[in-house]
Amino acid sequence: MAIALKSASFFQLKKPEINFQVRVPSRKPIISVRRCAPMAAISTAPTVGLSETFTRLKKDGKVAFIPYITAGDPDLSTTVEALKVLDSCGSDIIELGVPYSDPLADGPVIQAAATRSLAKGTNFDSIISMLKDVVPQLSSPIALFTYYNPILKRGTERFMSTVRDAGVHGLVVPDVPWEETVTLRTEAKKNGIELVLLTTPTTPTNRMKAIVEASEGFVYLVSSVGVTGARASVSDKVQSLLKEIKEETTKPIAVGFGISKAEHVKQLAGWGADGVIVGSAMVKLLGEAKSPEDGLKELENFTKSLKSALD
Ligand SMILES: O=P(O)(O)OC[C@@H](O)[C@@H](O)c1c[nH]c2ccccc12
Repeated sequence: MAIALKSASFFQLKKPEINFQVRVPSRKPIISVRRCAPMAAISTAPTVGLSETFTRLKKDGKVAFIPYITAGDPDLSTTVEALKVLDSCGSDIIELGVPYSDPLADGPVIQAAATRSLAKGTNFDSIISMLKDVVPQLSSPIALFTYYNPILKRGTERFMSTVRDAGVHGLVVPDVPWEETVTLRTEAKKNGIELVLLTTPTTPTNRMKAIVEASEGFVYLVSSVGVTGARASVSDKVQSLLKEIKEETTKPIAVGFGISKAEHVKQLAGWGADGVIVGSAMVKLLGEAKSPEDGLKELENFTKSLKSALD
């Protein structure tokens, strides 16, 4: 069975590994790239959270565009610029991944991104300090994406208060065992963090109902079996899964895994998805470009093309 499905049905955890170096990555100045829209000065209106974002979009009959990138790939100063590009090019929520040494649910693209980022010395503390700088300049809320071990390593309470203080609104933890989501949810709620839970094509109906009931911000529907990675097409099964979940909840449902083309995005919007999540295709552009500037330019163009497919 695919890891992603195991993680969504909460497979056993490995022991936390101490694998973060302390080195602060060099902050090479990035030439600011031309962005989709003039960057507003530091936004005065407070950024709203995940569920409020979906409520606003729903009022306008819009579908949320949710990109994922790995923090620190190719380096943290490029991540700052990438967040600004994604934000100004119309992202509604941004998923930011904490690189981890054992990304069980990730395919080769995101695994390679995590390896590059960790090799550059990215760690949780440097990501948090980066977020404290950049979040006030963004209008889209950040959903931090992490495996469970970094949370265990820090202690749930300390982890949650740290991400709250960094201005993070949401949290996605794909491999948290179902039995431990209660503690995570309690601490998340205490800190005003929306804990997003995942359901998959093979999650048993009763478990899906419990996940949907407990998920905050939105429900993450994993579109297909297997690990993350761009696919040629989106499985038709997603249409019936969306229908089935919508019979259980009015919470927004965002679909991820494999989405990498404008037609995927259009198809999901047509099937009633409230949001689309695009990760590997974004990560590939950034991490495999000839230079950070080239990667940011490609990210901008790709984001604009997918976003326009939702308009
Ligand atoms: O990379 P894809 O196929 O576009 O899927 C989104 C995914 O990257 C992002 O949501 C994510 C990154 N790592 C994960 C691990 C499990 C579930 C989801 C994820």
